Amino acid sequence: MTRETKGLRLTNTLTRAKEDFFPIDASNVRMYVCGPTVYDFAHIGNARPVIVFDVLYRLLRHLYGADHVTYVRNITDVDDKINARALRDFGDDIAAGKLTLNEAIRRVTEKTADQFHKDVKALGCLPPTFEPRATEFVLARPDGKTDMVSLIQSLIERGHAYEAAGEVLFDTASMPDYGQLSKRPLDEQQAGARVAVDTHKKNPQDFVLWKLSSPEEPGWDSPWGQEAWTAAGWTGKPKGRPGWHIECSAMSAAYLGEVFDIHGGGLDLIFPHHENEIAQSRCAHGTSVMANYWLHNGFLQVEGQKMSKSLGNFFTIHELLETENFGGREWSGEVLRLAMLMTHYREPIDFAVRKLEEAENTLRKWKRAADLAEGSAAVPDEVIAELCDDLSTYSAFQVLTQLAGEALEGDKAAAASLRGALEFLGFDVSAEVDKAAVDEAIAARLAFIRDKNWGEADRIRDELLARGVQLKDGKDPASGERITTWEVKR
Ligand SMILES: Nc1ncnc2c1ncn2[C@@H]1O[C@H](COP(=O)(O)OP(=O)(O)OP(=O)(O)O)[C@@H](O)[C@H]1O
Ligand SMILES: [Zn+2]
Repeated sequence: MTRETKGLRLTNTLTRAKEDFFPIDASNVRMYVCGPTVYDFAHIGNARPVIVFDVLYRLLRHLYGADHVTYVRNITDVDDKINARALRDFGDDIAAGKLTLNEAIRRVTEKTADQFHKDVKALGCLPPTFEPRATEFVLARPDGKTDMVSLIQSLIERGHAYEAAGEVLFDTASMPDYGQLSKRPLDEQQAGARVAVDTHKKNPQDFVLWKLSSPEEPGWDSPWGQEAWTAAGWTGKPKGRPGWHIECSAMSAAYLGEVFDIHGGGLDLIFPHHENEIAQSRCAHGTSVMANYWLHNGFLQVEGQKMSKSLGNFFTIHELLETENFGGREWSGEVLRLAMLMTHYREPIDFAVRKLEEAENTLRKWKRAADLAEGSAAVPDEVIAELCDDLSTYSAFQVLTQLAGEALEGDKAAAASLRGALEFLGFDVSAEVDKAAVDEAIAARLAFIRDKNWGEADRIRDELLARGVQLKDGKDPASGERITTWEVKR
């Protein structure tokens, strides 16, 4: 086997070291990133892994060729939090027999997934190659792709899982190097097992692969738990649903094979989620690794604390882009993207309005400089070199700032390189519209119209048109007041 490096170095959580990246197969570099649980709008903390791994995806495509990288990011659409949300939002309809719980769940997950797609598009992220949904990988599939029930079956057959009280549990004692990723000593794992020490577990750190559903809960035909089902007084065949971790083991194997290159997610996923994914995948397939490189992004924090749904200290991506809830104004997706990437992905970010303002000013300057280009050049090697050093986005941005300086002094080649770099990094160089400035101009124009100063009003309209912004005048149907909307025309 030839081990060819393209200069990419990544910090690997498995070894806690920065390592040269060698793909298993340079003609198909494979990466899996844990995606959102779709019961609520994504907050800007959730946006961080999406943006960070989008940069890595773009870099891998640059190094190995766009057709030689497979990026899988799943959607978790089976979870008890989703069930709870469906009951909260559609409880009356379910009680009235208008919707089944499963239909209500589908409404919740589809609406949330649609919003997530809109959000990440606004953040300048490329869609992953595959975006599988967990519910489609529970039972054996006609196309033979790996599914959760078959994986659990293999784990039982290989002596790594056992059935108890209607559940199937992973037997952590059956894996001598369980805990290899998080490197938590065993006694700490036990103390950290927040779940009340369930008597049916052989060891407190054993985790659920499959659990019984009640007849009302969402569930699939279950190969396990008949006894517990009948004991609960329910008739017929048992129904069950997967635990959280098994879905990623199934979907990664389905698209990337038993061993693949990169697995990513936020720091909070190291334990227990990724540890347990590794245990399941390695023990089911009999392999010594699941993925060779494990990458974890640091937290986006508010006043020193992780932004999280449970703490309630969060702003959704949607809120930031479409409302004035954060800092009293709307922000563009690419300003958020840049603000996020100004900090190295492994470091914490303390999120504040000031960060967004700084990003906005920088982006404005870069774009003004890039506008001087007569075309677009390839992304400069210096930018790639910085990104190859464990995704040093901040250093890459210093190269962009230097190019911008040169471009503003009349260097056309620098302007073209800058434009190429911005395009590569996912910033939209073609449509620079400062929303706040447009709104201000429209308000000024309406004031001129009220004063019947048609000349000034037309001047503003033409000026905006020259910047690619076309105004449309109309009347508000309710109040009859004059309103102006706008769109970008190029
Ligand atoms: N504050 C944060 N900063 C960076 N990444 C985060 C942050 N919060 C969540 N993530 C990452 O976002 C992804 C999706 O997270 P997930 O759907 O598990 O919900 P969550 O937002 O972490 O839940 P909660 O906020 O209640 O802790 C994961 O990769 C996770 O590591
Ligand atoms: Zn996962």
